[in-house]
Amino acid sequence: MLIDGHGRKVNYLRISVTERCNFRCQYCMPEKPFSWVPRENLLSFEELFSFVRVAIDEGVDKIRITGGEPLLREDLDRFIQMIHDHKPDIDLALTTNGYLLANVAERLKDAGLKRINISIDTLKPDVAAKIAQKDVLSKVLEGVEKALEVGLKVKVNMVPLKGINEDEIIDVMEYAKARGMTIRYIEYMENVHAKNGLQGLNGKEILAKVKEKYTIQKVGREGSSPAFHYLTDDGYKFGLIDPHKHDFCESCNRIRLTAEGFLIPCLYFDEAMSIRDAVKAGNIEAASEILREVLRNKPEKNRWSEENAEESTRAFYETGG
Ligand SMILES: Nc1nc2c(ncn2[C@@H]2O[C@H](COP(=O)(O)OP(=O)(O)OP(=O)(O)O)[C@@H](O)[C@H]2O)c(=O)[nH]1
Ligand SMILES: C[S@@+](CC[C@H](N)C(=O)[O-])C[C@H]1O[C@@H](n2cnc3c(N)ncnc32)[C@H](O)[C@@H]1O
Ligand code: SF4
Ligand code: SF4
Repeated sequence: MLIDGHGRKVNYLRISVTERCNFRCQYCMPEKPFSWVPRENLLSFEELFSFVRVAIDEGVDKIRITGGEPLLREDLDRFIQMIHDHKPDIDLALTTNGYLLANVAERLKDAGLKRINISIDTLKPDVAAKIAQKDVLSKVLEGVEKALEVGLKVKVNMVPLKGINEDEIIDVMEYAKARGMTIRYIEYMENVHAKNGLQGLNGKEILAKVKEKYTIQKVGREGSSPAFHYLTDDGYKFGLIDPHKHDFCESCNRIRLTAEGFLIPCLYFDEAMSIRDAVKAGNIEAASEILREVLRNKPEKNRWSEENAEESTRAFYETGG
C-alpha cells in the first residue's frame, strides 16, 4: 500500500502522456510554449508501463491518462490495452478535450478504457473558439456523441470564467443531464501560464448560479474523485471541484507521472523527481524507491486559498491537470 508523509493512502495515478495540445485554452496554455519537449525525451509506452505495473502492484487501482491532449499521442489504445491486460478491473479513465475523439472512441473502448472526462466550457461555438483559440465546438460535441454511442461512461468538466461562460452554467448542465453524463464544475486555478486577468467563479458563485433554477442538497465526496457532489430537486447529481477550499486536500490520494518521467507530488507545486533514468535502465526497484521518496515529501495542501501566496508556476499542460 502507498501511504504519503501525511498518512493519506495513495491509490490514484494520473499519467500525462504528452504536454502537446491542439487547443490553446486561456486558462491553461494561451501562448504556445516556445519549446516543446522533443519527442525523443518522452518515455515510450513500454517504459511508462514498466512503472505503471509497479504502481498497480503497490496498490494503485485507478489510472487516468491525460495531457496536454492525450489523443495526440499516437496509438494510445496500445498503452490502454497494456494496462487493461495487466489488471482488467482497474478504474481506467481518460481526460480529453474531445476534438479527436470521434474517430478513436471505439478503439479506446475495445482496448479497455472505461471512462472519459471531456472538457466542455460552453455550447456556443464563438465562446468555445474564444476559450480554446480555435474553432473547436462541433468536433468536440461529435466526440461526446461517439463516446456515448460506444458505451463509454462520460463526465463533463467545465471551468466557469467571469464574463466568458458564466451565463452557461445551467445550459451545460442540462446538455450533460440530457445525455446521462455527470457535470463537474471546476474552480479556475490561478497560475502564471494562464492568460493575464482571467477570473474564475468560486464554488459559492457557481452554486448560486445553479440555485437560480434548482434547489440543491449536499451529497458529499464519492470514491476517489476530487469532486464534492450535489443533488438537484429533479434528481440530477453534479460535482464541484473546489481546490480553494481548505479541506480539499485532506483526502488527496493521487500522484502524477509526466511523459518525460517526472513524478509530481502536487498539482500546485513545482517539486518533482525523475524516474526516467531508473526506468530506462530497467531498474524498477530504484523507480519504486523514488516513488516512496516523492510520497514521503508530498505536500499537505495547495496554496490557492492563501491570500499572499505567489501564483502557482506549475503548468497544467505538463501535469495533466
Ligand atoms: N487542485 C487539484 N485539482 C485536481 C486534482 N485532481 C484533479 N483536479 C482537477 O479536477 C479537474 C478534473 O479532473 P479530471 O482529469 O477530470 O479527473 P478526476 O476529477 O480525478 O476524475 P474522476 O475520477 O472522474 O472524478 C481538472 O481540472 C483537474 O485539474 C488535484 O489533485 N488537485
Ligand atoms: C490540462 S487538461 C488535460 C486534458 C485535456 N487536454 C482536457 O482539456 O481535458 C485537464 C483538465 O484541466 C483543466 N484545467 C486546465 N487549466 C486549468 C486551470 N487553470 N484551472 C482549472 N482547471 C484547469 C481543464 O479544464 C481540463 O478539464
Ligand atoms: S486544458 Fe486541455 S485542451 Fe485546453 S490547452 Fe490545456 S491541455 Fe489543451
Ligand atoms: S492540490 Fe495538491 S495536495 Fe491538494 S488535492 Fe491536489 S495534488 Fe493533492
